[in-house]
Amino acid sequence: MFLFGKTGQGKTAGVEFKLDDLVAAANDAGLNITTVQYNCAGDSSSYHVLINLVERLTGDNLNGHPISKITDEFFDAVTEIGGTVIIVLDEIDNIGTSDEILYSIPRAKSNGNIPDDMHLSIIGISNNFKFRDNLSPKVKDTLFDEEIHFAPYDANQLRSILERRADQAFKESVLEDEVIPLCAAHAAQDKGSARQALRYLYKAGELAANTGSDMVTEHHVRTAQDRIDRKNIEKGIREMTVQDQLTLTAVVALEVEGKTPAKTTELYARYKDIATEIDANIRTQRSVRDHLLELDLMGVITATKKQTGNRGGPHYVFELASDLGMTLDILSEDSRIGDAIDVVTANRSIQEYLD
Ligand SMILES: Nc1ncnc2c1ncn2[C@@H]1O[C@H](COP(=O)(O)OP(=O)(O)OP(=O)(O)O)[C@@H](O)[C@H]1O
Repeated sequence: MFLFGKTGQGKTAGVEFKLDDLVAAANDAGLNITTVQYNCAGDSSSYHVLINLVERLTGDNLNGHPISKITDEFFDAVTEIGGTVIIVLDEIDNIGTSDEILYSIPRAKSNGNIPDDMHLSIIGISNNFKFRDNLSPKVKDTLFDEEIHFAPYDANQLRSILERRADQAFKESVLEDEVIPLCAAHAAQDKGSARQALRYLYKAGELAANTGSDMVTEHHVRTAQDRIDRKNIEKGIREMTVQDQLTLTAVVALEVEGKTPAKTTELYARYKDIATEIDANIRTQRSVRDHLLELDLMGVITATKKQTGNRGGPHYVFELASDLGMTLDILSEDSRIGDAIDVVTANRSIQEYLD
């Protein structure tokens, strides 16, 4: 099974919750079931994942051995456990195109690597949609029996998540009535991420505590949101390639002029103007479209799929997801992009957009 969805949408939490249920039901039914949850964040290939899984299961570190030996050891360890074994590989996209593990595990029984009377299955979790597209055809064939997409949480769902968490985290009656709805609404408008909503609430509580306030107020939430949003955008933009930044600048330009949501062709035209203006390399429209989809994944812009009439099939329209003033301000910190921003804003002060 494969779970896809943007960050903070409960993929990991959902799998843990459902596996606990499954294990309890299996125990009631007298079935032997074992789950192994592993996060691939630090692994860049199937090889590394397998080494770490073997170490987790047997205590032996086989680093340096050939992959065939490590794979054998892995299947031996799984066979030792017996029954039904479910391996959860979180953030599996880190292995990139080194995806053999996603083929060898589901095929273990038909390839005779594990006994017939046991079951071995895999749950992959990823927030990178491109990863799926780039998997080798034999992996796609083997793995995608079941694919679940996690949609962003809406404000009501986030509110309910926050209320349950706040009951545990805060003393009674220290939250003003508006605090949770505000955190939920703001996170829903942005990425629909539970992690983000929880961060707002946590930060608001921290600000209240640090300033000696008895209550967490709307003001604390707004300050928390501003600080967290700014930090997120700053981090995102700093980590972007110049081409990503230029693509974002094109979105910002059309946003300033009130011309968003905009199609790829419209954004590409503007991108070319901006790249020419600051003497940067000009990429193809297809590459810019990839950058746009990447920016959507980062949550800085929003891509919406539209169905067009008889010609051309579906296409995307894009608009800025992050705060316009804040984005302009941060983009301007880079001197080269800053020059482009001056053109975009026709040299008007960014302060105007910040208000
Ligand atoms: N339905 C929910 N109820 C309670 N808490 C939730 C729920 N969904 C998510 N959370 C909380 O939100 C945070 C993020 O959730 P989780 O790690 O499961 O997201 P994810 O989709 O796996 O994200 P990522 O792709 O970034 O790993 C966690 O603290 C989790 O406990």
